[in-house]
Amino acid sequence: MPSLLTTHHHHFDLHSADSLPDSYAWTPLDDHRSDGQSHLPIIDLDSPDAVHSIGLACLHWGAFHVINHRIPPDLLHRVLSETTRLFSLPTHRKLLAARSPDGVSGFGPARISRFFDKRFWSEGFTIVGGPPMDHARRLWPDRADHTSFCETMGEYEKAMEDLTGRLMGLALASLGLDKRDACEFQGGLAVMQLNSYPACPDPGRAMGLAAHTDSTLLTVLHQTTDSVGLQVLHRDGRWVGVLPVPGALVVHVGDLLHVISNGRWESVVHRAVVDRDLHRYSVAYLCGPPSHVRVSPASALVGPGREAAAYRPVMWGEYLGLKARLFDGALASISVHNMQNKIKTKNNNRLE
Ligand SMILES: O=C(O)CCC(=O)C(=O)O
Ligand SMILES: [Fe+2]
Repeated sequence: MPSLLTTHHHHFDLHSADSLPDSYAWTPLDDHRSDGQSHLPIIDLDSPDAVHSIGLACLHWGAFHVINHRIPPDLLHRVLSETTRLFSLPTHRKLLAARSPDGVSGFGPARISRFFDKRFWSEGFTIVGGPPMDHARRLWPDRADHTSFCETMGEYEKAMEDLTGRLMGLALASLGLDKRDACEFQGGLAVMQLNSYPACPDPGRAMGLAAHTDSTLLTVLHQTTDSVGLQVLHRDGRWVGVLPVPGALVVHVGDLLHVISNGRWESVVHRAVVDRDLHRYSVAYLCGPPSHVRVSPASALVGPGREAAAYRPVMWGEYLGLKARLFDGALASISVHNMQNKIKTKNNNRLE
């Protein structure tokens, strides 16, 4: 179990390290190697087969690349250059926008790091509910510098809202739902996670971001494409390094889409590894439902004469709370099967 002592990391400057401190050295070492590199399925959003191919990609991989997504190349470029500009600030300046101990937005280690004894070779900056004006002003007192960051992130967020709406429509259609059902999930709180993985003197023993699933419906990942950093766990148990496709975006099935699919699609387990020479950046747009929406297995899939619902309904806020407490046990905690077994055990105990 992780020790609570690791919750409050004091800051160590990854950029100046010439060897790996013990607190960053992960074991077992060879678990790091991926069993190969591969392209994820590439979905052309303009193709008439998009619904069908998204369904197959979700079933077999839980992740895919999208092309013809209509996000302007210039915007994609600016998002990564603003991200680079942010993480290139000196540490003392970044700490002016540090995440507060129980807060979400701001600069700090990945939130899942508290579940692990070893530290991650990465830095993160989380943006919640619109451009982070206050933080940006502290990072860049100069007006032109903070407005260009906020405007770019705001523009990207809008573009992502639109893209994830279209992706949800296609994904739900491939589950046999009406595309209009996707509307219910639109307009949720936007969360963007900017990640920086500096070059690392001992990449074979370091971990950029440990294995996890996203607590989202879908996640759209935009990344620098000169190194392979993202790895996904294939259903056959192999870790696969995802070869970047220039111009494409990576889409992950999150835990909530797993619930909607009644467990048909797994939320993809993924992690990020680091490189000896290349500094990698990624921007994850975490797409969740509006806070009042109860997420449950799709009515087209479950009910009398069809499958039994595998999960109870859950709202995003509640699920995030479960994830924060139980981490990779969160999905199991809303599984109907597990709940029924618990009730049975309770009743049996009572009879004894
Ligand atoms: O940087 C990556 O490749 C993965 C990032 C990620 O998984 C996340 O932010 O949830
Ligand atoms: Fe993730």
